[in-house]
Amino acid sequence: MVSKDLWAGVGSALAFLAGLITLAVNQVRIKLFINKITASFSSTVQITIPEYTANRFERNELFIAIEAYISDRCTDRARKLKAELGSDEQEPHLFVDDEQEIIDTFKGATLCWYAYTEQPRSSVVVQTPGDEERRFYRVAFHRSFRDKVKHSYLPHVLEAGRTVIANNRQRRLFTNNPDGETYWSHVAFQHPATFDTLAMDPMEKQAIINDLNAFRKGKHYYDKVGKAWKRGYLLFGPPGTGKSTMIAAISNYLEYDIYDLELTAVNNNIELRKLFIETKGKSIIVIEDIDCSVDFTGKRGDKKFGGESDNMKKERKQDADGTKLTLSGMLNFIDGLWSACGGERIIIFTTNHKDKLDPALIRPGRMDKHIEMSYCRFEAFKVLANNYLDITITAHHFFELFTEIGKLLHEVDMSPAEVAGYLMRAEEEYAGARLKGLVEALKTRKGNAPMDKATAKEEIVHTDVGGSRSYIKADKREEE
Ligand SMILES: Nc1ncnc2c1ncn2[C@@H]1O[C@H](COP(=O)(O)OP(=O)(O)OP(=O)(O)O)[C@@H](O)[C@H]1O
Ligand SMILES: [Mg+2]
Repeated sequence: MVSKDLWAGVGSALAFLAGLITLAVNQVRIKLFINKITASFSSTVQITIPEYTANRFERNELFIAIEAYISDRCTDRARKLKAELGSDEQEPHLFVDDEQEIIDTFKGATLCWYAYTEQPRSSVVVQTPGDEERRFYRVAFHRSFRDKVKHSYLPHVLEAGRTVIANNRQRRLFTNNPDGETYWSHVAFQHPATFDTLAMDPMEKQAIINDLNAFRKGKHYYDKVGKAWKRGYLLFGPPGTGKSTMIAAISNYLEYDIYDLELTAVNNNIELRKLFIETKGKSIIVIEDIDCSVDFTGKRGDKKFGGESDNMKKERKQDADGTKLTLSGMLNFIDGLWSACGGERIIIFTTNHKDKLDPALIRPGRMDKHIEMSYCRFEAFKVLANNYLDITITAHHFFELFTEIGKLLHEVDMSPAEVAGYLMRAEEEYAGARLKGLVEALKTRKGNAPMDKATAKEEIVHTDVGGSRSYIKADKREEE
């Protein structure tokens, strides 16, 4: 009797347990069902952008661009901000802080952004990937904008963010380290030279600017013709004519970093290749005074006539050994397969003696444009006078001096650096005195020959501004 009651008790307990389990399962089902229903009725879509890519080693470029985009566009509207010293280390730079909601609008869509941080799961400091603090951006929007956000808004944020980064970026001047652990070290690049302050023939200058513009926008073109996106310039001319200044002006114009490659610190072709691989896109690789750096000047002999020269044989052996920096290693650097890595690069060689260089080094395709930086003529002088003395040719009281200088500069070779030296002479306080000092120096160089008045009366100085010729009568004021 007792055992019958016992069994009945166990039976009802089991039935009760089964009931509980069924209820729990049903509740989970109901919960899932409710979630499903809510999801299908919810009008909000969220996209989360983690700071690091899935492999946890690289920062997510989209995240970086969003950060720049939001701090550029939305900082004024945010109430929770954080500050850091900017790239110029002068001004504090403001960022939108975590958990601060930011509303953005785009073609009729309203988007709500916020950043948040996930703390590590364990409280112990661990270096294992995945267990450190993790940052995210999240954007929420109405589901009807799903396609617009994916196909237009996010690409727009990416592009705008990249532009902000490029504009805020402190450009850098890299130099290669002899036997250093790192290949390149860098400093902030802050050279004031621009195309406006560069003294040279205006037409030539405009041609260079046009060439740079075409290059910068040329990705599609380079892809289409199957060429690596790079361009080579050879700057040649006597000392002090502005070759290095031109490089600074190009860098400032394009906002590219500069890699100043010191070839004498490169031991062999392998090192050269490694240095090259370490450079980034949107940069200018410069080799100054290429004729002095390494012996690339020896003519290699013509393959067509008489086969390989001794030089070429020797070089081939050194190439095979990888023991030396050779011309062919250099050519490989400029237009070999490696040169295509990264893209958007300008390679600039400078030299005082173009004729001494091996033609192979500077043939079209390698050095696409040869730019001659020459002695200071009148056009260049006008830019220098404006730079250093703030005076233009329209300043009446300097008209005669300008005319005389224009005439002399046609006959005498003086580098812009030297002319600039006279225009900034500290011992002369006034612009007129400095200009007179320049006239004297030019006359001395001409051989102390005083200007023949009769010739001066007839002399006409030609200036070529933007293609329209203007003539200035040397003795205009005398005639009046
Ligand atoms: N064309 C120019 N326009 C403006 N300034 C110039 C120009 N050429 C020279 N200068 C002035 O002269 C200085 C020396 O010029 P720069 O170093 O550019 O000459 P360079 O051609 O590179 O000479 P080098 O062959 O000796 O390297 C510059 O700091 C600049 O102030
Ligand atoms: Mg120089």
